[in-house]
Amino acid sequence: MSADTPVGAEPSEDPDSEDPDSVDRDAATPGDDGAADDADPVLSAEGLEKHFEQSDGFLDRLLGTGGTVKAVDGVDLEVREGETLAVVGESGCGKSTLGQALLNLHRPTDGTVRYRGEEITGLSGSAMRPYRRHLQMVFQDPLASLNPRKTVGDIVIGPMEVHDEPSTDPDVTTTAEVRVDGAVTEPVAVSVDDDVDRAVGSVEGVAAVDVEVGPATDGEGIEVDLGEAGAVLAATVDRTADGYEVRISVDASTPDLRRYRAGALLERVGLERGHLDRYPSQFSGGQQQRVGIARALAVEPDLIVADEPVSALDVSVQAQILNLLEELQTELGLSLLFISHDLSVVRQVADRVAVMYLGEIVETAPVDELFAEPRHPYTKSLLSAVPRIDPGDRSDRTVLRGSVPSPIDPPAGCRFHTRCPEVIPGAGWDGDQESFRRAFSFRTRVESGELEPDAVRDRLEAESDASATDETVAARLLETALPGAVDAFPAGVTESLREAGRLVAAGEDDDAAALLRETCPSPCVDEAPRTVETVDAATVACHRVDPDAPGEERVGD
Ligand SMILES: Nc1ncnc2c1ncn2[C@@H]1O[C@H](COP(=O)(O)OP(=O)(O)OP(=O)(O)O)[C@@H](O)[C@H]1O
Repeated sequence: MSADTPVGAEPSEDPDSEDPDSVDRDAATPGDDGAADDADPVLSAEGLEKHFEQSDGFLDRLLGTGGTVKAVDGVDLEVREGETLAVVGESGCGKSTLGQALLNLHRPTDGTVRYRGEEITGLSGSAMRPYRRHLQMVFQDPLASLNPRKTVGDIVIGPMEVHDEPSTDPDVTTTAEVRVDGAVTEPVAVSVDDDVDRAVGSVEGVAAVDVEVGPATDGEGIEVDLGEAGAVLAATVDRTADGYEVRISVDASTPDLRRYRAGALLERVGLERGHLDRYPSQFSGGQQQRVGIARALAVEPDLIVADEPVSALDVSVQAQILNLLEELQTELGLSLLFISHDLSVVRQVADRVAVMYLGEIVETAPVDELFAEPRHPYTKSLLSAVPRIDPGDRSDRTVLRGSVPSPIDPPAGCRFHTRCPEVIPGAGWDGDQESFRRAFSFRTRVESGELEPDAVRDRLEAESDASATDETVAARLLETALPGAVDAFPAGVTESLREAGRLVAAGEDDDAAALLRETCPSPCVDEAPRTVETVDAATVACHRVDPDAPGEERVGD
């Protein structure tokens, strides 16, 4: 995490704190061991898990709040060079936890995370520091993520101090565009004075490489105008046999150099140098988010995890921030992991999309592919809820029933089976898919214990002023909890559904659930789907897409 620890939006664990469980490898420069490879993704995860242990005291047991929250549960993912990978899913499905576990802001419970091929899983403060400068985060709530007691200048300079930016590697050289009498020369080599241990790599960001060289005056060399950067930098230019050599040195203290650079960053994100001395509360939401972005950029990262960066902003401001992120990405070659629940935004910014449900990735695909042909039923449901230009165009809208189940006790098999419109009928079902889905939906309601026979009984008795029998309670339960008419099923199924209703009315929920499991079995409950590759290196975890999965029906059947 950057030096300017976000207030309010910070993760619940401090990864920089001493922790006996964390891996405290020697601090190293990324790539030092030669393990990194250009072909490696910038960031990747394999089998990544982040589980939170909830307290299991008396009160938790009473309230049913104890247990292990499987927020991220076996995620494989890679973010490639220069791409925007969006992670989408409903609230609570684990997107933020995934983003933070990838950056070791939450220490993963299991699995591996790699930065350019080098394993960084669970690295603690000092060992993580060389990597953290490459991996930055922009948070959802800009104000909460900025320390209200610090000026914007301090907020942006903080990460530079922690990571000793600008770099002090004296060997770095670069080129600058030099103008002589208004004419641009070939790019010339730029180096630093031997006695100044500031690298020009840093100067590149500061001096904006627009080094203006005035005309040569006899015996006095060439003058260099560094523009505003002249306050902290000095330059000399020598003619050499090959052209010019520009030497830039820092003639002010490092804090000034950092302050100059922070000002340049503010300008880059659309603010003003003069804003350096203001406090976060003096900015609008969009401006605060620009500060958050400048802070992330301060250490020249390779990858930024942007966690819902525009969802707290007005719609008109959202587009400006999205455009800024896009520009910066192109200009700086950044990779972005963009977390969002908003598919309209995702469509605008993403190259690829990973769809997350209850701690797992259920589908990944290039953005156009995903929108044109979603394969996972969950993705289809999410997409069908995206607002259309033509409000009448609602023919394929799928409304998902219920909310995301608890990550403490996720459903067995495919986690989406309790809400899936395409849940697969097990062997022996002789109705059609739609009737199976209706019966299965009744099964999941009974299994979850959400039916309330006592409340139904009370209501019936209040309505008729007479005592209700199990039979009438069962009939009302079926009427309200089973979509469609109970007698529209094959005869045997109708009888089982009625019997299950009677059992629930009599308080025998377990027997009812067992009967329904027998009546409407599904491979989606029995087995977790494999993740299979489809076209265009897309992946889907759904029995319907897996040619080797059990069950009766497949996509395309
Ligand atoms: N520190 C924590 N301790 C316990 N449970 C947590 C903690 N952080 C997150 N969770 C739980 O983990 C699950 C995933 O949460 P997370 O915030 O990652 O989801 P999300 O998809 O980002 O949701 P949202 O879009 O609402 O932020 C949720 O059930 C959440 O309550």
